[in-house]
Amino acid sequence: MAGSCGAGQGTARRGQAAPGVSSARDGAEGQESQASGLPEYIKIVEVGPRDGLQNEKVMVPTDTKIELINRLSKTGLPAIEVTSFVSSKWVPQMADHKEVMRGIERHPGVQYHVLTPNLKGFHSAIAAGATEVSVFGAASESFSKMNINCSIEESIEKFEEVAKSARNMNIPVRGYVSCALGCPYEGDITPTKVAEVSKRLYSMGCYEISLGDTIGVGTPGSMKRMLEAVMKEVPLSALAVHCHDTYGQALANILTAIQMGVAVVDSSVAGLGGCPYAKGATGNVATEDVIYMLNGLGINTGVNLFTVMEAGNFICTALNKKTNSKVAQASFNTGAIKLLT
Ligand SMILES: CC(C)(COP(=O)([O-])OP(=O)([O-])OC[C@H]1O[C@@H](n2cnc3c(N)ncnc32)[C@H](O)[C@@H]1OP(=O)([O-])[O-])[C@@H](O)C(=O)NCCC(=O)NCCSC(=O)C[C@@](C)(O)CC(=O)[O-]
Repeated sequence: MAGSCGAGQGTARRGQAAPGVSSARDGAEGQESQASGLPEYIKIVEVGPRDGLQNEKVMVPTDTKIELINRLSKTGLPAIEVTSFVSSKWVPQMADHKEVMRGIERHPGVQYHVLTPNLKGFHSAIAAGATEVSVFGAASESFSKMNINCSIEESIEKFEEVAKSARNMNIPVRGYVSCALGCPYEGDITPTKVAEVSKRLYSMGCYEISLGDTIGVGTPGSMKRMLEAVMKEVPLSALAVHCHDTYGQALANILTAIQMGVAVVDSSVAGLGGCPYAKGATGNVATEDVIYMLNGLGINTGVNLFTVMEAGNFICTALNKKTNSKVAQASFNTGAIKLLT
């Protein structure tokens, strides 16, 4: 249920047996978290099939998207964002949302998320078989207007309609707050504004609030200040971070967030990504790099790094592009991949 599946959901899998965790030298399986005070389990929300692909200029064949999701489903990832039910005039790459949703194999224990900006998107998503949705707001008026063609206040009204319908259908709703560390149109965004929008999403029943550094300008300092403000309004257990790596700060920002107790991290296989309405923003932090860092910290994710790298290799080959994952680059280039298997 939107409201009741609540704050604990992000931590519900904490401590579970890790399906397919690699026997990597840094593997986290069976280890205590090495750095005291850090969460023992981090839930990774894989956003590659949606955030990673939405900005691709060339249409990615639907079968390729489905194959990517099916591969990711076998890695131990607990949540995969598969597509968005938005206007195909605004984001043509996601126009095949129904086919993707209907074509994927659902694996037990994996949550499949989709973006829905309004009731129209919500109803289409449910008709196509979605069992969990995400609304996506912003802490910047200009970005809200550019991204979903309405003010923050108007967006909240639309999200409330989605949350109400979702509640009646026992569909969990996740909420995004974009521009949490800066806006491509307005520059600095105050932590207070991020906290205010986060609180409204949480109050309407979003079980988790994902704080997006949409253009990757944040630093550990701004992440800390923003989280301190948001944590006054939303329980820590209901917070996630969603970092883009434009300025190379994503891993440092994620480490800061988990040191503060955040236990849910969004990332994208091969570091694919970018928002069509945030010019210049590069990809999300790579899932492979996040897992490598968390393995090194002795934190359990339940995800097999090697199989994520294989999925990354699959999609990069299909898109004819180089992976943005430093771990994948190093492993494939140097043959060090053997150390990870
Ligand atoms: C929200 C709208 C639809 C408003 O767009 P609008 O033009 O204001 O909508 P409208 O209500 O005036 O309707 C206009 C037309 O759109 C249709 N329409 C209306 N709603 C839908 C829908 N849900 N699905 C499909 N079609 C829809 C509607 O039926 C109508 O069709 P027409 O009569 O002209 O044929 C539009 O602005 C839009 O689709 N925006 C999507 C933008 C987007 O997907 N951005 C990327 C995701 S956000 C992101 O990447 C950030 C994030 C989440 O990753 C976190 C981070 O990094 O910060």
